[in-house]
Amino acid sequence: MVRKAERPAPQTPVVIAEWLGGLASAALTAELETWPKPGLVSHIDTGSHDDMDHATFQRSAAALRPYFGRLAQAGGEGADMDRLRRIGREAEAAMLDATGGVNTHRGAIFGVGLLCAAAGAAWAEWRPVQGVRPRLHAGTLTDIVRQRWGEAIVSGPIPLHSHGSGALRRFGAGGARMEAAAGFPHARRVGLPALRLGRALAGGEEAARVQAFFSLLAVVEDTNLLHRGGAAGLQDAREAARRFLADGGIGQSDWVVQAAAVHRDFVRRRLSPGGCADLLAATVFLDLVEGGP
Ligand SMILES: CC(C)(COP(=O)(O)OP(=O)(O)OC[C@H]1O[C@@H](n2cnc3c(N)ncnc32)[C@H](O)[C@@H]1O)[C@@H](O)C(=O)NCCC(=O)NCCS
Ligand SMILES: Nc1ncnc2c1ncn2[C@@H]1O[C@H](COP(=O)(O)OP(=O)(O)OP(=O)(O)O)[C@@H](O)[C@H]1O
Repeated sequence: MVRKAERPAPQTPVVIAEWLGGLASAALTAELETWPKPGLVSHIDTGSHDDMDHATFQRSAAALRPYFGRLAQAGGEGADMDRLRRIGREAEAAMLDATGGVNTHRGAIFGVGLLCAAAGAAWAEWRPVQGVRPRLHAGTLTDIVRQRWGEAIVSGPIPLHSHGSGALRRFGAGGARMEAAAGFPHARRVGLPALRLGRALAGGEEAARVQAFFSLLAVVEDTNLLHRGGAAGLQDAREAARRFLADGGIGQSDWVVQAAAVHRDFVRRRLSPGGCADLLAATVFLDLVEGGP
């Protein structure tokens, strides 16, 4: 078997962009195929949602792949935030086309899309040494997003009527924009270490993603939770995640039972931490880019 790190270097910007687009789409699929993820859609059930299921998300992830590739290529060409936004909006239109008008991946297009652009930018600056591609590091990508596009993200247009802008007005929550502008601190410093701890604790990839998901849920100010459950919904969700982690997370012999109980409670209350889902996808993308399994 050929290990990822030993694969021959993809050389042209188009091949690199296609490779990164594939990783981004795979990260969305890995996020989807993680259960229990409280309140969210997965291959097992539709959580707190009536208008989308596993197939809707699969169609969306497949349709987005070329747009992630285009974002990577644009990043490699030194694109500014206006150019990335235009591609991001085209991607949103393709998502709505693929899902019959359902918003499956709006936040993920934004977060994972910016990380793709950063990966393209990092790659464009590095030259292969003796035909071997250099490794991309998570911290390099998150720093590029913050340094190159952070200011434009903060000062850029804010939709008047989105759930996120409502959460900003009512609760002062920065949501997806602040997470990106700050260089994805939660994906990098919470999600990624938790994913790797999860691998050490249980070994299985899906279980490791559950550990990463609950670790994100315990700390992220998720504007989807604020939108559906208000401040109490956000606080209760964080507390449930903290209890699961304090009890040992996926290190517990009955962790699936415990995590499924939290999932059922979220579904009963119609809570849905979509921002944490997006940050799990961003975490998986960073891990894949670094050459994880
Ligand atoms: C910034 C975006 C996400 C819109 O944000 P807004 O909060 O106003 O809208 P909305 O509520 O519809 O979506 C927010 C989504 O972010 C995710 N989210 C919520 N909280 C968080 C958080 N703390 N951290 C990360 N993501 C979060 C959720 O999935 C949520 O659905 C984005 O859709 C946008 O502006 N797109 C325009 C195109 C663009 O700029 N693209 C950039 C290049 S890809
Ligand atoms: N696996 C997932 N399951 C459910 N939502 C996800 C998942 N992954 C990401 N999300 C995010 O959650 C968002 C959906 O959240 P939410 O249901 O609050 O928004 P909505 O459907 O636009 O509005 P409403 O709350 O009125 O139904 C999606 O846009 C997506 O970004």
